[in-house]
Amino acid sequence: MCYVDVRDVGHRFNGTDVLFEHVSFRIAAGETMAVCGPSGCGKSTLLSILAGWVTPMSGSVERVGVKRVGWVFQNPYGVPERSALDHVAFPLLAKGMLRSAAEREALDVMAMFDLHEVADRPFSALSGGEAQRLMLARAVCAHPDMLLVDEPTAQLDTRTANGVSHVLGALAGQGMIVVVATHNEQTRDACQRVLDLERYAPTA
Ligand SMILES: Nc1ncnc2c1ncn2[C@@H]1O[C@H](COP(=O)(O)OP(=O)(O)OP(=O)(O)O)[C@@H](O)[C@H]1O
Repeated sequence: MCYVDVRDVGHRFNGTDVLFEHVSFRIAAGETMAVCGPSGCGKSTLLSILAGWVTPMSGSVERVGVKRVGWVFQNPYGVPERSALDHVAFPLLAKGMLRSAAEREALDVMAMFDLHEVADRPFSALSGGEAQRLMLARAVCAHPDMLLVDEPTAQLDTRTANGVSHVLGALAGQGMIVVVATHNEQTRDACQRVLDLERYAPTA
């Protein structure tokens, strides 16, 4: 069994006000959750706490069976002259997989995100939306137990955003924990659970 148990978590950074407090939930493998709320309310911070990169000021986070955490940042980054396929195959090559097998698996994952046609294109020639989906494909190729995604649909049109939301749901269906920080209503509606972080802001 793979789950994360968040109990009465609150956080503020040195020099900031308390962002949120008394956040409690449990999310298990197979579930998708959207973390919503206005800019600056602490969505990315909560994702960092789930990953274990930031220790919360109060409360506790228990990760059970979560060995690998995948993270997709808000802004895509890559090596400009390397191909899209190279970026996705990299985590598999780094694990020692043969190039032919790594590229086959990478192409399968790229197809899930509608990226197969840009596989040979250098990173610098991808559109913003393609680069964003490439980051998702690369994270998925590392087979994380928990996938944390910051604004996956910021640069996507409605149809593509719907496609990405659908794939995230399918990944959860394969046994991943998927948590998405988002402003996007459609992405939120595509998740099984919604955490509105604004409700956990301290009352003045
Ligand atoms: N390492 C840090 N040190 C100090 N303050 C930080 C740090 N990281 C984030 N903050 C501050 O904490 C607040 C919450 O930031 P966070 O990125 O979690 O918000 P967010 O809800 O994800 O915002 P957005 O929707 O704009 O991405 C912001 O005011 C930010 O400047």
